[in-house]
Amino acid sequence: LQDLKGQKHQKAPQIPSQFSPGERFAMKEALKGAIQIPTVSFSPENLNTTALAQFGEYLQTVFPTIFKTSFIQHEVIGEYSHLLTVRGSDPSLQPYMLMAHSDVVPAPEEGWEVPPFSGLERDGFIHGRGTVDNKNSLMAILQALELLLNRNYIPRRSFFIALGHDEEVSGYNGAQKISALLQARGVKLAFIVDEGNFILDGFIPYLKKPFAMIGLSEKGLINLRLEVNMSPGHSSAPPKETTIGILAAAVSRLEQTPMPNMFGSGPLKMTLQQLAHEFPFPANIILSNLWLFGPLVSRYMERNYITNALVRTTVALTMFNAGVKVNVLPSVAQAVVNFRIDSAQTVQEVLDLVKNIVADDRVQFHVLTAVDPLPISPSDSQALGYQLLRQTIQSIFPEVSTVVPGICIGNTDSRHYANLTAGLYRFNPLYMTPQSFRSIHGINEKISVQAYETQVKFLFEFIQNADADQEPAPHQHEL
Ligand SMILES: CC/C=C\C/C=C\C/C=C\C/C=C\C/C=C\C/C=C\CCC(=O)O
Ligand SMILES: N[C@@H](Cc1ccccc1)C(=O)O
Ligand SMILES: [Zn+2]
Ligand SMILES: [Zn+2]
Repeated sequence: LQDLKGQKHQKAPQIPSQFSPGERFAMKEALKGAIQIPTVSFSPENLNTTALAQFGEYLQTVFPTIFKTSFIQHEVIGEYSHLLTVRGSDPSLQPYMLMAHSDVVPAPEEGWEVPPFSGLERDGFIHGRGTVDNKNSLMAILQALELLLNRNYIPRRSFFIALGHDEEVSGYNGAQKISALLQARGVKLAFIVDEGNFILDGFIPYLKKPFAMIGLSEKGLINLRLEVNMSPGHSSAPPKETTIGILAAAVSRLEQTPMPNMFGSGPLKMTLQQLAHEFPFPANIILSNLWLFGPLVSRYMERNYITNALVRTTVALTMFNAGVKVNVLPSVAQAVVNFRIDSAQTVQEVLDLVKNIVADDRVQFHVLTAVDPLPISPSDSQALGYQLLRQTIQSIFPEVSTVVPGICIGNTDSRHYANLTAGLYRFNPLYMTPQSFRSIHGINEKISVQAYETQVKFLFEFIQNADADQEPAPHQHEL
């Protein structure tokens, strides 16, 4: 607390987030270069390690100031992940962490307007895998810091930058190792900001204005392998049912039987209540009185596949394998089902439901991955991370009328850091439309040059806001 006494500190960013034409050119070129390195994660065992190594080198060439600044420590963790420790001038302030990941999902060229690893600029957009998930964040964090350092900015509050390299396939070698290292060092964080939610535009028909949604939690996850075994044999005299038929029927039952609608619990209620006043009559009244209209709203949300994902555990059949030859009865059929668990359920509850739906002893289950839903981070007036995000959103995106808490339907590396802080926030300062949403892990992923510059601006201000005196004063913590 002492640091706040007798000293005059800034309340708002001191260095304006304005960049010269040369800086703006360099920042977009740096992003293009990052996209051109195909840092693809195929599976936990199969990453493009050559590209990941090259990516590490690349960062040091495009952000030279960061890597030669005396108060910034750089460590490589798990061979390809990076941890930067930026030592602030005021050790009494609890540090925070900014996160992003360098790996991307595969991108076969079919369907792309522009080759996915070209990083080409067309019509004001930079195209390619990773432009939204998540090299934009990674590059923007470092770019903002580089620009601040070039203006001789010295942070007051220490912070970490954690850049994972295997987020798309678990984060066990990147984020989890960084987390363990920081825990061993006794680090506790005020909050973390990672990828996840966005400024949402056009997702809700009645809402004309975009709103920012900060993810306070994320859904849980199960990757479940289903397997059926039988003796192989000649296809000319088949039994009544084969491994393929039994398994296909089982996964079809899973697909056809929705998990229970859990509307009414968790952050979704907060989202709707805080968004209610943005809606025209009568939706505003309906959303302000969920005690009465909850069932109506919950049924409405089921109708669209994105809002459906906010009200229940989802079931996605993602892999199916069987058969070796046209005339051989397959002895093994395997499928993988990917569940994203609603905040109000647990792994065990979902597995019990699954067994009841499949209801066939010939189907064996093998849990490949299981993660319970994450706790809900605070969003009250004392929640430093949430308030800093809100403040910076309002400054950089004045046209965004509302900032609301919400849930992240995907999983992020931030889940590995729950041991270091209760404040995990998932937010990308970027506009997202239903169409651009489909480009994530899909085709034609792209970011406008202007949106990327804005993301750099956002981080440039955010880092300074984290150093400003807070109003109202947040809780002070022991380091
Ligand atoms: C009324 C309810 C409020 C809003 C409804 C509209 C849509 C909001 C829901 C989801 C869209 C936003 C987030 C994108 C989801 C997934 C990406 C998250 C993590 C990515 C992790 C990764 O793959 O690397
Ligand atoms: N982030 C990716 C990959 C992932 C899945 C599950 C756990 C961790 C990471 C997703 O949500 O699809
Ligand atoms: Zn992803
Ligand atoms: Zn991601």
